[in-house]
Amino acid sequence: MPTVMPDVANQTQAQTEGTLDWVGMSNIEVPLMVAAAGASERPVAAKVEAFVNLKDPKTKGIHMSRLYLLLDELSTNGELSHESLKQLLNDFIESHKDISNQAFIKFDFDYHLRRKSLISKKQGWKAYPVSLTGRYDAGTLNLELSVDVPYSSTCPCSAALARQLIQDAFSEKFAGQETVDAATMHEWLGSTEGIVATPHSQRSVAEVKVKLSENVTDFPIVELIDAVEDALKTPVQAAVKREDEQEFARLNGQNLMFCEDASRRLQHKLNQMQNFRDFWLRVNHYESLHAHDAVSVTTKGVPGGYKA
Ligand SMILES: Nc1nc2c(ncn2[C@@H]2O[C@H](COP(=O)(O)OP(=O)(O)OP(=O)(O)O)[C@@H](O)[C@H]2O)c(=O)[nH]1
Repeated sequence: MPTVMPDVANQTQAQTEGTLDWVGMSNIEVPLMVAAAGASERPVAAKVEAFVNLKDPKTKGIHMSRLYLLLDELSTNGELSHESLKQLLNDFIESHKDISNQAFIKFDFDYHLRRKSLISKKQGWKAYPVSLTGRYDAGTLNLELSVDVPYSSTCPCSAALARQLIQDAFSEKFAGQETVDAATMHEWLGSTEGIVATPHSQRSVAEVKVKLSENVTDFPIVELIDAVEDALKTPVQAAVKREDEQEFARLNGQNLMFCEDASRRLQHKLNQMQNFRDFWLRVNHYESLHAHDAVSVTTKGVPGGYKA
């Protein structure tokens, strides 16, 4: 005879009664296929958080294995898509009839994209940290996508100060001359004596979170990353030959940015995009002038939506 095992979650009652907003598991390690708009399916190694609420104050606990096994089924026999994420949330609630009516899931993973060089058209991989979050709350489905995009920012103040030093060096070098010979000038401009100062730039990261509009049926991961990089103009590069590096220097020089400038560029871009009904963004400039960072945070400003 098989031994009957005690089932604490079902057979015992809560010592202290109370409803709970979320109960479940965090840091579940799962390989997954991800299906996103405009990209072929690709494998990712995800860390997952899976929750349901506990609406019955007397029930001892939720059934964690049921959430885990539903997620495992998606990992082994399915793919993570807009449709399957919605289904998973439904199944979480179905598997907890009578004790739960809300569900939450969050997938964190690196999403790899092939990126072209600026001029040479070489290609290389870039890994973007992505989070996909789904939540069924009082019958309403909320889907959220967030991505971190690294880029370079060159300080406009430093650029202006460097230009002034270059002008001063010019005045000193050619003092008292009415005209300067073009060839002499060309040579001087190509020397460190001429370009006597350079502005500082820094590795920067834009963290962008969006709420997906109801009409979206595929995850717009690539669209969001492209929009951020297009607005900032100086994304970190993958494969780089000298011609690419020179173009990167030109782009930095033509897109000087304080963190406020970067935030406003993104704000402007995201406000124009129909697929996102709300956004929150945080721009981090990991300063090379300071040991601290320059940061700017903003939202779309939807009533009841994201708060800074
Ligand atoms: N609810 C709950 N379960 C926990 C926790 N920590 C570990 N577990 C374990 O998660 C395991 C799975 O629970 P259930 O899903 O109820 O497992 P089960 O009774 O075999 O599955 P069902 O027959 O589907 O109910 C149990 O062995 C629990 O002890 C916790 O903090 N809360």
